[in-house]
Amino acid sequence: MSVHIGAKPGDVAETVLLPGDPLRAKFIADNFLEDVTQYNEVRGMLGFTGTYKGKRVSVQGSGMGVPSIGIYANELITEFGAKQLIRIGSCGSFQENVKVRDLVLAQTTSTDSSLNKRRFHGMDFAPAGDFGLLLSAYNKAKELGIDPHVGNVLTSDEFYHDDPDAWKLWAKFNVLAVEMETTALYTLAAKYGIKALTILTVSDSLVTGEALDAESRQTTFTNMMEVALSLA
Ligand SMILES: O=P(O)(O)O[C@H]1O[C@H](CO)[C@@H](O)[C@H]1O
Ligand SMILES: O=c1cc[nH]c(=O)[nH]1
Repeated sequence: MSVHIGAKPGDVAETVLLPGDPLRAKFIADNFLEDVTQYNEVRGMLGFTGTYKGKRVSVQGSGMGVPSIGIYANELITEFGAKQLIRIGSCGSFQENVKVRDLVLAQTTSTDSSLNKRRFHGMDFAPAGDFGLLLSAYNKAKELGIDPHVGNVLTSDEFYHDDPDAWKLWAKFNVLAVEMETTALYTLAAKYGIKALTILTVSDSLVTGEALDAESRQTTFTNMMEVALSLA
């Protein structure tokens, strides 16, 4: 058991899906996995391992924001031998053509988080998703009849900004959407030499003001779940 994950060695699969919401993890375990065991409930951050089409896969809530996913990614990699971390999250669209419920594959990230500025002594690191996972996710989405958006997403430290127009600068530079974890995930994947990809479903549009309710964010992003599970 690590500090935040109450599992034994071998309880966690090499491929781990990481939704921010632990109840989205439970939804996936209940609806997509077979032979499921729950290996974690420390801090209510539920973690499950089961099989999907015969392949072993885990689903672990990551919590919200860079510090939280940093804790789970570090422990999954260094204490439980995770080799592929696939974040499955919600996001807010910055672009008119990126609509609510669309799929976004995060090729790379921008950020307003200061963590990497500190880590790289004021210099810029460019966090990128694994190309093989990105290509497989893209092809799987196409097979399901989905046309995913692929590009740059913003990892932000803030959900509620003081300046309601702050997002427009990123939008002007073709950043597709905002979420709160991927910069940390891709940076840790690079540090430890493992593979990572973030797949997002648009839950909000900063362009139109649309927003899905909490229940929809928890249980209805099944296309994203299916694409992510196909990567196991
Ligand atoms: O739906 P999840 O995976 O939590 O992702 C997004 O939703 C949360 C904010 O509501 C942040 O964690 C953000 O990144
Ligand atoms: O607007 C949004 C929606 C989901 N996640 C975010 O971080 N922002």
